[in-house]
Amino acid sequence: MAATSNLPPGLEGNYLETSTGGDAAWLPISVKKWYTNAFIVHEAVDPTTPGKILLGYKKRGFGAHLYNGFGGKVEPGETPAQAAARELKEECGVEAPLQHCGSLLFVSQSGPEWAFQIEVYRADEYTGALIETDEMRPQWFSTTPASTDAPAPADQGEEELLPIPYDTMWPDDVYWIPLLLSKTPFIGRADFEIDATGKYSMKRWWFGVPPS
Ligand SMILES: Nc1nc2c([nH]c(=O)n2[C@H]2C[C@H](O)[C@@H](COP(=O)(O)OP(=O)(O)OP(=O)(O)O)O2)c(=O)[nH]1
Repeated sequence: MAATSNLPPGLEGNYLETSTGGDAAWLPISVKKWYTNAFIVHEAVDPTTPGKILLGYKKRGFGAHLYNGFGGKVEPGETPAQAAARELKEECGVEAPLQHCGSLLFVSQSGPEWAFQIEVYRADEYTGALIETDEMRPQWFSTTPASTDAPAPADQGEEELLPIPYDTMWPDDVYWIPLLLSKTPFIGRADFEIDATGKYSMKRWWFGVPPS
């Protein structure tokens, strides 16, 4: 990992670059709005009990038809941590000891006129019963890369989980979900262009972690 002095505008601190790409100029940021995104991750116990991550299939609204963590806007008077807990409960019915693990800044050309500041949380456990809501359909995915030789859970009489569906997630997620899984704090920025069909594609991105 390279030490960096080229943090994108809007990010601050001492971070080492983990991934970067695109050659568009960084878009200007006028206003930021705060959002949250929360994930439940069960660590692998052994080769027959692989790790898994809870995602939700977003049924409506912004990011519809993509899998994501659970989250939304930070409401006036709330801290991001309070908003993350509220959104998790509203969207899939559970409570969890969420820990802050990352901060992301997303800017889009010809989309919302504000930049999205997203505080990302993770918990190892949850309480309550998972439910499908009007907004999200929760589903567990395996955190074991599909290419390993680990025995499939189905062989052990367990529910077979699919790998994380990056093709049906926001295009930046593949750069920071692995950091979330390894409990490595992260920051990042991605700038998007939106085509006539409403599809977001990344024009420039940067992700980094604190020096170890
Ligand atoms: N993983 C990922 N999540 C993103 C990206 N961009 C982005 O807005 N999100 C998340 C942040 C929020 O969790 C969610 C957007 O919030 P939302 O529009 O669902 O907010 P909300 O629930 O308050 O909305 P609403 O009920 O008022 O319609 O999408 C991204 O690039 N990757």
